[in-house]
Amino acid sequence: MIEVKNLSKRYGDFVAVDDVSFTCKPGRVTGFLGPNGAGKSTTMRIITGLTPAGAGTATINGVAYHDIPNPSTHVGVLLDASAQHAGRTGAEILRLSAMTIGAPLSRVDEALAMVSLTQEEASRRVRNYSLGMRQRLGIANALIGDPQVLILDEPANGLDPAGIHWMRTLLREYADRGGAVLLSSHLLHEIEIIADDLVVIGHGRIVAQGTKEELLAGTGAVVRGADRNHLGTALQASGVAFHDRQDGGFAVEQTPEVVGKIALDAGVHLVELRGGDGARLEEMFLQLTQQTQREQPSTQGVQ
Ligand SMILES: Nc1ncnc2c1ncn2[C@@H]1O[C@H](COP(=O)(O)OP(=O)(O)OP(=O)(O)O)[C@@H](O)[C@H]1O
Repeated sequence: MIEVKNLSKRYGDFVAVDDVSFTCKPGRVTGFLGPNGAGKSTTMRIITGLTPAGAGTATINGVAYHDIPNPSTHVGVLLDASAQHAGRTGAEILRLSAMTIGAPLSRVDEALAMVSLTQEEASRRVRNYSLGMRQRLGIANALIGDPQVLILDEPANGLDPAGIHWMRTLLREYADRGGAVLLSSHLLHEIEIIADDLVVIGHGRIVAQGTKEELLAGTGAVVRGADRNHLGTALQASGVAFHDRQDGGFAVEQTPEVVGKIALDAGVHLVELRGGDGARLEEMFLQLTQQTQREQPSTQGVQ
């Protein structure tokens, strides 16, 4: 389990991480989400002992990273998939890691199999790897010490949709075996697919955290009736706040239970009733992203 408590970090006058607290639990994949420059990498670097904290603490199973003996057997870390010796083969990199941490060399083939890199690919030099292959090698390297905790900075970067699906399966199985995973991303949809819990950061501060369901559901329900007008009249009569959706349904500021009861009482035939679609999280995330955007796309020269 990773525990971050009241973590802060300044660079001169600039506050990169501002009183950040969260936990990343065993059996769960925690997505650390925020736009570019939000403070994700800095937080991860503090957790892994690469950057000293200005204030606060970060521990892994109750111990600060630099106090963990042979840390790679407890925590697997991938912060930059390109930070590998380009002239070495993938297999060489994994063998060196295994030897350094005292893991059996049999772990090399196991780790390669876990990330679906073939022996032929592992025998190529890293300079000839695609970004997706580097990410897989980086994850294999993180897994080689058979750690209970994984910390991955933007691991889905460079992966195609099939690669993202593969990573989701890998991390899901890892968490189901009791592992704790912290992974960062600046893409809401990417992390939505993979994570169980979400920690959202903007300008160095946590702006939302909770389970994915809690955050994506927001409040409200989406409902569609066989007869649109009949449903609209029933909602109006009940006094709940709602608005039209483009698909012919309604977004209602009430729980699906309450909306279902309104429809039942009015004898409305429903064809769809579900929790809200996370529009609030998306809106909040877009706002954060816009605030941190340095350049707006220019339309100059476009006819
Ligand atoms: N060594 C440093 N010196 C000065 N400023 C720094 C340093 N490291 C990070 N920062 C600043 O701290 C802020 C947070 O950076 P960080 O890399 O943690 O963001 P991030 O959320 O990981 O972004 P990205 O998604 O782009 O990787 C940025 O404004 C960055 O410029």
